[in-house]
Amino acid sequence: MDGPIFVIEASEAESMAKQSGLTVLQLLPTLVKSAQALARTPISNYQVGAVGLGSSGRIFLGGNVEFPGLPLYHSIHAEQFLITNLTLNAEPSLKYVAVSAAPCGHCRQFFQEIRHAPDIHLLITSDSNSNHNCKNNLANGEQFEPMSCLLPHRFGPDDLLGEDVPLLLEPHHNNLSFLSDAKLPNGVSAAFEDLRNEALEAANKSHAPYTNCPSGLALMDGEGKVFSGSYMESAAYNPSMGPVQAALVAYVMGGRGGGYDRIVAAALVEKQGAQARQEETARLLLNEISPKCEFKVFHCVSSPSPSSNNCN
Ligand SMILES: O=c1ccn([C@H]2C[C@H](O)[C@@H](CO)O2)c(=O)[nH]1
Ligand SMILES: [Zn+2]
Repeated sequence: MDGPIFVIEASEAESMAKQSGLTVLQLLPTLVKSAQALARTPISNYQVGAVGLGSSGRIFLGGNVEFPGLPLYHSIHAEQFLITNLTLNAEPSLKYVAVSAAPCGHCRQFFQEIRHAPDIHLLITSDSNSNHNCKNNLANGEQFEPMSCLLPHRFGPDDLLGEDVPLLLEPHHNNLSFLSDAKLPNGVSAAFEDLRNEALEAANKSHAPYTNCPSGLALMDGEGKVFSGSYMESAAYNPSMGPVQAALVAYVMGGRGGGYDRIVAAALVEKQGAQARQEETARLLLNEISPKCEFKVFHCVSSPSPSSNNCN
């Protein structure tokens, strides 16, 4: 296989564990260094690696990503990278996480968007000497602790949403379409047709239950390869993950280590006049990392349906 590995199939995880005389759970902390090696940290040179085990048995890896020349809030934390990796691969749930350093407050909060987040178990590999009260001694000897210990008395989706609203990792169908379904606006090249459709698809999977302003972004590299990502909101608003960041996770995972200057075009789809609008912050980030990238914004509307809400 070429390029770094971000997803390990369940059968592969089983055989890797067997070969090392470990359980799949014990394998997770042994992969943290590989996850750290995926980080792109030109500012801090501090590499964080996060490794997650989903209910499918697949293992997912993520590292932190930093963007010089921009405000720090554009950064992607390793844990957010990991969660984005899960969403891009349609993993239904996250059970265990091994991470190189203690997850920051924002990451603990971002994990809350996953149903049953308090039951996700974490192991901090730099933490072997610490003595937490609520570590569970698992049968296999590894020590994972539940998220409810890392973030007691949480603020989360339950505070704002009904139980029937889909959470992160659950299927989302936002019912968005373009205003005039047919043609691209005048002056927009045909290459953007595919790109805006990919961005619409990503917007339809976006997790934006707090503003009802979903969005999606698709990037294209010089070879015509497309990478898309969906905006993901947090109940606490600030640790939300922008659509460019999500698409950049897809690019880092599929782009074989390529620089961002290989990104030649980007399409953002969001609602016109949205209360949570991505256009300007997306432009800022793209302009800095790939100044020649052609960036276009396409507006969409919620198709009228009894359940659709209006944020226009
Ligand atoms: O929970 C955390 C805390 C920090 N970092 C990253 C962000 C930044 O790139 C670097 C220094 O804070 O470590 C993470 O990935 N996860
Ligand atoms: Zn963090």
